[in-house]
Amino acid sequence: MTPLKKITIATRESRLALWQAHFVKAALEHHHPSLTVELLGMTTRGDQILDQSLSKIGGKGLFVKELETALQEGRADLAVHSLKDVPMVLPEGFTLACVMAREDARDAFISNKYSALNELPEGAVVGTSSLRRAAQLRARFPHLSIESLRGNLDTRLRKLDEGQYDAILLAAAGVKRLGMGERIKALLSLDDALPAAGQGALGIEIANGRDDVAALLAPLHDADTFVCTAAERAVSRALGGSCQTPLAAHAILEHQELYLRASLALPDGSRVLTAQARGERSQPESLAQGVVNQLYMQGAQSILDALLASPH
Ligand SMILES: NCc1[nH]cc(CCC(=O)O)c1CC(=O)O
Repeated sequence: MTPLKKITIATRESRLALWQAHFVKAALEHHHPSLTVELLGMTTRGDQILDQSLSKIGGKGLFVKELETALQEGRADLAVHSLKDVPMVLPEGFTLACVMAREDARDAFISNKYSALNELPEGAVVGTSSLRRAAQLRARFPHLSIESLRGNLDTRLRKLDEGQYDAILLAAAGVKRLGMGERIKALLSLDDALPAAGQGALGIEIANGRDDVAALLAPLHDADTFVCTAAERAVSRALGGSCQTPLAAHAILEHQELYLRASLALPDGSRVLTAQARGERSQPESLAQGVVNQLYMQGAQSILDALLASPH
């Protein structure tokens, strides 16, 4: 295998995606000083369609398909994604070759008027893009009015600043990466908002068989983040998780033991199931299966059936 001299990163063109691609470029150049790394910016269907909720227009795959085509056609060697946006089952021919160390996995509370969720008065309007955040919030803070909020990070913050919302919720990781961490008024506790599977981590996808690229990515891989997100993604996979499923899964390592929590809810917050378990770090999948079994024992199937019956 001749070592590569130049590689190309496929990336979406939102400010966050470009930041993440440049971050990977810098890490690759740091570990491989003689390597040339180029970026190939692409617009995906998910970036183009902004007036409909993501869950309606087809979900996570929308943000990655164009990048995968570039990998397949050899126009790029790797694609950088927010792991949260990567489908639980990759299409045939692609592999998640590397998961980088996770940023803060929590959701952030952002407001120009209030400093925490529990300060919001009756009827306050909270914007969020995710069914998961909406469901958990409706269950815990029924007096708030949870409304949909889409667009990239800058658009969402602009909508807040224009006064359309009293507060918005965003993944802390994205806000911090874009250097806007000072806009975060509070981080939501894991009890108020358990994060989505993979939230805060970057995943790097390659085409199968590109062992030359995988070898270059090895020093960027973080084994701890990988086992945690493997457990989270296994929960989501087992429950058929997509962005149409208000599903949260979050794992941490405590003394080299995995601690996994998950929650599945109805979008209106009228039912929220939660489960948790601890287990060996070498067995993220079986730990996830145990948590999924607990959710099924609490009636997960009826929630999944209800979600299928009423597309939102
Ligand atoms: N769904 C969009 C998305 N994908 C990744 C992030 C943030 C960064 C991350 O979680 O790694 C966001 C924005 C958000 O949810 O607020």
